[in-house]
Amino acid sequence: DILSETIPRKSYFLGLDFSTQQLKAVVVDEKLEVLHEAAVNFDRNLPEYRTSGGVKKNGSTVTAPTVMWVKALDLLMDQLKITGLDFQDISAISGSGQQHGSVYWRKGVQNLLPTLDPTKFLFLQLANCFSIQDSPVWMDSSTHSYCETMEKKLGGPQRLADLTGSRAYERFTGHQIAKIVSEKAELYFNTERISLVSSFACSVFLGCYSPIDWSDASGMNLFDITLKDWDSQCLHMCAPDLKEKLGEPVATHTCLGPISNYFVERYSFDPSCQVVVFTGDNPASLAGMCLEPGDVAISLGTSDTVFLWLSGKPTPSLEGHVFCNPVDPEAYMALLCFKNGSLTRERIRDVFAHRSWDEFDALLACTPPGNHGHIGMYYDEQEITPKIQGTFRFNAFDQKVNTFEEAATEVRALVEGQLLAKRVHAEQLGFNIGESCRVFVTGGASNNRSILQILADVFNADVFTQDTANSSCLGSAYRAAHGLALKESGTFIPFNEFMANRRPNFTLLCRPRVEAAKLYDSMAARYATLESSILTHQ
Ligand SMILES: O=C(CO)[C@@H](O)[C@H](O)CF
Repeated sequence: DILSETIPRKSYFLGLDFSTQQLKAVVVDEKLEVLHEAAVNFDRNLPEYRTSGGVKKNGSTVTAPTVMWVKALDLLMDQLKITGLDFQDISAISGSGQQHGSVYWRKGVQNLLPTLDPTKFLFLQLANCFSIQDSPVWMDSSTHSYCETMEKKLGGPQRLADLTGSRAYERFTGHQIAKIVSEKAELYFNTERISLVSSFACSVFLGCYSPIDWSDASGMNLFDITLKDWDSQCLHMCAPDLKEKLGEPVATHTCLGPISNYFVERYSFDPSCQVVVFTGDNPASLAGMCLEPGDVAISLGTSDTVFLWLSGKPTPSLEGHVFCNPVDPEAYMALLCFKNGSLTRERIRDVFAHRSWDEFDALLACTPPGNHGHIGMYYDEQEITPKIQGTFRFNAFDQKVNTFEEAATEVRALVEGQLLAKRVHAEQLGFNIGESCRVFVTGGASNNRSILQILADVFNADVFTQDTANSSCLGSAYRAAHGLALKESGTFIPFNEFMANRRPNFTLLCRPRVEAAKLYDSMAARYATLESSILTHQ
């Protein structure tokens, strides 16, 4: 009728995030602004699985019940229904999953996925579809021997890092699969398909096995990030016939096809609603923050995480991770985790600033950039980047000292040391601090202006903040919209162009002080030398 012809069809996008502690969803409208949100917390809403923080720990083995994630999806879809959302209005969906985790589909499920009964819950139909009931997740560290084997066979950790973007890490999927083959071989041979958490979730929406995307594949120690394909030597080292169980990897902006009939019948999705391949939570977060070439995103929390957009050829190192970029198939991204974050900042505040942030800030304000040449490294816990533990202090002549005379020197040495480490390791991964560098900061410490001023000085860049609470979910919704636009236009529209007038707002907080920039260039070089001297003398 005339009315339906005049009202433009709504075109919403659904983004999901299967993260460690919860399953989240966000629905955005044509302007990519949030309309609805929903979340299912695994511990609270699914107590029958008795998880803690969404996982089950047994020593160094950490897993999550695969079917719990399926049941969470049943609950989440009901929550979205209650918001009054008309699923008919959703034009495309995409999602993300905690990285490195893996799902093992048992033989025969291939024929069941496309024919799920829309009158029944997903979890009732998928409960016995997994050959391994408990999925290994990223907190697992039980595979050290498999890591050593792969590094040795490949010719050392740097060789593996150059090939797959990371040296061997216990949580990476290849080693988890190798452990299953060696400890539960019969279950491996009853496995028809192996998914990551992201491609598992995508398979449910697609109604058939989803491929693994290049970005999340970069977190497996199995994928050649230059050739964009599985590395047969790494595959062969972990398990027999692994390539056919993983399927062919696809670019992360790929639109895979229409949503499965199960969702059309049960929730009245439009049969033409497209599914854009899901990816890892950190790549999705990079998309949600709309990072661009030259940008750095730093989350200052219990541990500090640095996201980098890497243009050109990356130089993977023995620290951090290089992944294929989720929104630009030619580019890369990097992730650096610094375990000693806010707890160390709080310890120094307690000991040298009488537990007061105001006094902490005042001590920073009365010390100059460069701290008269004093450098400190404070690794209370065994640090990840790099693997060092302990406190190290140096005077202006690079001589080790046991203490600094002034409390103010100690406080500034902590803040400058933590921020110099981030700059040094970012540059080692191939990041260039240039004119266009912008730093986006989130997390608790991003409210502390005096720390942010030093961050701006160390990176010689403007520091911004933006709301990234839902960045993985939002990034998934943005990628759904972008993937659909690519499919409909038939050409590649760069994500940043696509997001130009739609991206979330960000606020300028600090600008670098010109006199500080040169000083930190030389200080970063000193820091790198001192840190590697500690590493070699360990
Ligand atoms: O292991 C990680 C990245 O390498 C974590 O950030 C997980 O992705 C969290 F789910």
